[in-house]
Amino acid sequence: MTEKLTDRTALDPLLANGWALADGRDALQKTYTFANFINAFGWMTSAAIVAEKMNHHPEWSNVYKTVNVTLTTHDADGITELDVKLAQAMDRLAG
Ligand SMILES: C[C@H](O)[C@H](O)[C@H]1CNC2=NC(N)=NC(=O)C2=N1
Repeated sequence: MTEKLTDRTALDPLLANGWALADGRDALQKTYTFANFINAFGWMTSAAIVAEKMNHHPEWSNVYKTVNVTLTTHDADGITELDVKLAQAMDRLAG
């Protein structure tokens, strides 16, 4: 089973790129804003394919052109390398 991240410096590049630590739980959060709804949903579709391939799924909500994302590993009850990897992939897809 993937273990909770011990070397938290691995989060630094993400924290410098719009991610933040959630309040009250060990999770990463980011709000993405796209040009319009279709771009937001298209990004969600691409990210969903990556998540499914990783078998690691986001907690996310979409309102019009905004997507709020929370990443944590439920099996580990905290942030693991899977969350870092998915966050990096999401940022790559967002351009
Ligand atoms: C059975 C299935 O493999 C597990 O529930 C996977 C699915 N996707 C997951 N996604 C996330 N974010 N955390 C998990 O612990 C997790 N576990």
